Amino acid sequence: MTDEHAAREEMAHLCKSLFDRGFSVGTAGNVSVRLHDGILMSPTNVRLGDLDPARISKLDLDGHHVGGDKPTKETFLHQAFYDTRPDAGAVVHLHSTWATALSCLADVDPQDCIPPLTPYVVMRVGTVRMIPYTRPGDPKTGELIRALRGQYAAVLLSNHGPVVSGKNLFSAVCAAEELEETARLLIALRGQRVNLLTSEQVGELRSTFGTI
Ligand SMILES: O=C(O)[C@@H](O)C(=O)COP(=O)(O)O
Ligand SMILES: [Zn+2]
Repeated sequence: MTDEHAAREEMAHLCKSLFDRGFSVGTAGNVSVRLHDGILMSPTNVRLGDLDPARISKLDLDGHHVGGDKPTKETFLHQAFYDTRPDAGAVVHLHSTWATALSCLADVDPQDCIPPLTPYVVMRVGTVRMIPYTRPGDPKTGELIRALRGQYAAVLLSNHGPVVSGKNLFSAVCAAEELEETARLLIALRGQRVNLLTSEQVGELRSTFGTI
């Protein structure tokens, strides 16, 4: 488990990096990190570029707010990932442009909304499920993620944006960036005949690099 002081510093640093590179604008998005005695979450209505390490919200193991500013309204969504994916050490939710565009398209396969276009998205993100639309902050979002029983490291919230988990914050951030770039490729390639990786090629990647 991550040391809390270091986790707060890293969270502020990586969230600023996401913000500075346009992966989050305004106060969109929220990020969390699992500790041995609870979860750190970005406060609600704060720009990811402006996180103060000392004011990052802390929830205890029962989900009670025990420190820092009022947490994101999406606490349920983050907790659902931690409860169903024991190896998850961090969760990143963004409104990054291309993944959010994909979440608004009518003809995306909800069972596999980021098909295997390149090896890296298979290795870093895995299969991505689309979650039906819910109001931001609705506890129902957590129930929908729990219903997936931890099978997916990443989901797209319909008409809203991506949520990506990782074994630590750095890998969750990298996976969120990879998902965004793949969504961009998918939209750039719409209307073109595309060669996806075959199931044999995906299987080779999974057996060589492991599943997400
Ligand atoms: O879309 C929303 O409203 C939230 O999912 C979000 O991205 C920002 O909400 P807070 O984390 O409560 O600021
Ligand atoms: Zn959101």
